[in-house]
Amino acid sequence: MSALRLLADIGGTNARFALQAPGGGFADIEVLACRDYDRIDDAIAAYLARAAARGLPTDGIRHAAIAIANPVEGDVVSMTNHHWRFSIAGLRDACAFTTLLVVNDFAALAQALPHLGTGGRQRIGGTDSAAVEGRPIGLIGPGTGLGVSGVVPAGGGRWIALAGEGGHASFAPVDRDEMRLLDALWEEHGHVSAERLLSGPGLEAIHRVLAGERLAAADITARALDGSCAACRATVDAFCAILGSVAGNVALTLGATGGMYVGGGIVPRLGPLFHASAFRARFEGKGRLQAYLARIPTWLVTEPYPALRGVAALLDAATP
Ligand SMILES: Nc1ncnc2c1ncn2[C@@H]1O[C@H](COP(=O)(O)OP(=O)(O)OP(=O)(O)O)[C@@H](O)[C@H]1O
Repeated sequence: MSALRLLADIGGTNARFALQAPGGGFADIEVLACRDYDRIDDAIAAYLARAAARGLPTDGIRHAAIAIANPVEGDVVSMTNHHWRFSIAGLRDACAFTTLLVVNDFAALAQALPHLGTGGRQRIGGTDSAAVEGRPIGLIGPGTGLGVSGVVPAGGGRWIALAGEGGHASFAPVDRDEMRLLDALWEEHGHVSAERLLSGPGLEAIHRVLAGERLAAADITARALDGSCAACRATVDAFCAILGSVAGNVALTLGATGGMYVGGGIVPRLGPLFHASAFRARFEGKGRLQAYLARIPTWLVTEPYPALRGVAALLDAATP
């Protein structure tokens, strides 16, 4: 029987795995590409086999927790941005776990936020001291999709994470260029959610509309960063500005005076372009509520595996 616990954070592109001794640090973090596996069971088995080959005692793991990028309601989990679909009870039995916790990835990430020290985040605007203790904290994160969540205080130092699907709320343009974006995406999708712009595919869609060119998200960012493509820079600037507006909407909706975090895999890859962007100005740019938002600090999550920390905390609470 292994004392280790299996933790996973599964997005539409990457599946991050770790093993953890109860109350201890993470061992053997590994990132697998979801597309390399037909089923989630296969990815888990591959990770555990590799960990065992590295000498970790993976036989008889009893407790596991998975954060995953889709709504988790009931027993059947069907990923929005990838084809994996599974029954939680079926997976638990197939892997012979006693406990298998499956939660929304952004709810798991949100759970980690109140515990992120200054080493796990970088401030983008406002002041740290303006964050009001014991008030809701918001979260937005573009990756394969757009995660939106937050935590609300539950008393006694406990926090309740929100498992919403705010990335699918409708996109609202704020100027004529963004009207053009909306117009073009309407043609493609009918309903245009914020995620249609604030995600890897969203970055590519913005570039397609603004520059009339099909380019992969990573190439757009690389060319914007090295200064070789003005249109790529304009795409990244538009992306960051829209992210600021949508983050401001989330902060207003939650009353997130405890602060607002930006997570997900894309923004850390934008480096100095994000810091130089209109993100913060657009976060605050809400007319009569400008002064309210100006007081709310915005932070970029820099801790490398925050959702694993959150899911470990949830597993602590769920297991004896
Ligand atoms: N350098 C880059 N610049 C911008 N976008 C990038 C870059 N590299 C990868 N991406 C995009 O980032 C997305 C993957 O994001 P992330 O690393 O957060 O994965 P994920 O956790 O699987 O996503 P999610 O949890 O949202 O489903 C892909 O859409 C990819 O196109």
